[in-house]
Amino acid sequence: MDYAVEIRDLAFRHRDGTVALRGVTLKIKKGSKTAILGPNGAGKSTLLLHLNGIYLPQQGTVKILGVEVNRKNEKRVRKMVGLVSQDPDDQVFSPTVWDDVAFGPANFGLSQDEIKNRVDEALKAVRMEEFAQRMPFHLSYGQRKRVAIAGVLAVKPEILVLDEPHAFLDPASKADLSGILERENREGRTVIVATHDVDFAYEWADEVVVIKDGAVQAQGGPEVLSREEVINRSGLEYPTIVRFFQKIPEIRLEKAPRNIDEAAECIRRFLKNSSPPVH
Ligand SMILES: Nc1ncnc2c1ncn2[C@@H]1O[C@H](COP(=O)(O)OP(=O)(O)OP(=O)(O)O)[C@@H](O)[C@H]1O
Repeated sequence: MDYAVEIRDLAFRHRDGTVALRGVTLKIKKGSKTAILGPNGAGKSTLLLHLNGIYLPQQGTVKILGVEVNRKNEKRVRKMVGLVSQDPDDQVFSPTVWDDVAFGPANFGLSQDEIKNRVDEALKAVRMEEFAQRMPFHLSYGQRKRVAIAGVLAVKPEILVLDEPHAFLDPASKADLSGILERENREGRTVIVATHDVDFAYEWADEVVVIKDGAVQAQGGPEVLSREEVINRSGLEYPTIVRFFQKIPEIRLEKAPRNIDEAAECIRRFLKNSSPPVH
């Protein structure tokens, strides 16, 4: 099995003494769609900042596609892992949107033509092409968030890591983002998303990691989010579809539906089997 990320016994204390991670051991499969969930302050952002070497391990190890994250490998790791921070203002700082998205590709020494292609493509993906010459400072928060996502897409990293990408996006932009993540994954990229959106995680992810108090509470397929002990222990809530079917136990599910189309199909089958025969 090839792993995009291998973390062993990772512990991290912030400068003010706050312990954010305590002995995290975790493997994320190459090519997977992984959702990381957990309550506020669980350690999700601190963990993600270790994946591209913004934080270096104080204890334990982090490996990206077999390469250990340390000072010596920093540049290599940054090229492999594109991180979209929770706050776009950590990332968006150039005089124009276009320059901002071009920053990553230019930094990796691509030709002017290639940079232009990548920037145009990435701005189109997040529907910000009309804003190319605007100052990021004058954009709305959600628009800056889309620019930050474009900046990482333009680098075409092997692993995409997004911290709370849905926050502050309008419904259309959320749908666009789901499409982008799907496409990036289809093109072979590992996609890792930290989110509070259990419905998104349940429907989208093929791997779910639940963390709380700086430690991994559970990892597995999305069905992890329908397990009572995981939900109770981690302070999460069940996905809406799970809650819905919990209320109608008479519908016996062979396979848990992951989205509304599958849910509708379960109900249709149930109605068909339970309706009286027509004479
Ligand atoms: N720069 C920092 N300095 C000090 N403490 C920090 C810093 N960043 C985070 N922390 C603390 O580390 C712990 C983990 O925070 P982190 O931001 O990683 O959690 P999170 O799971 O991403 O939370 P949220 O869902 O609220 O974004 C929290 O107790 C937080 O207060």
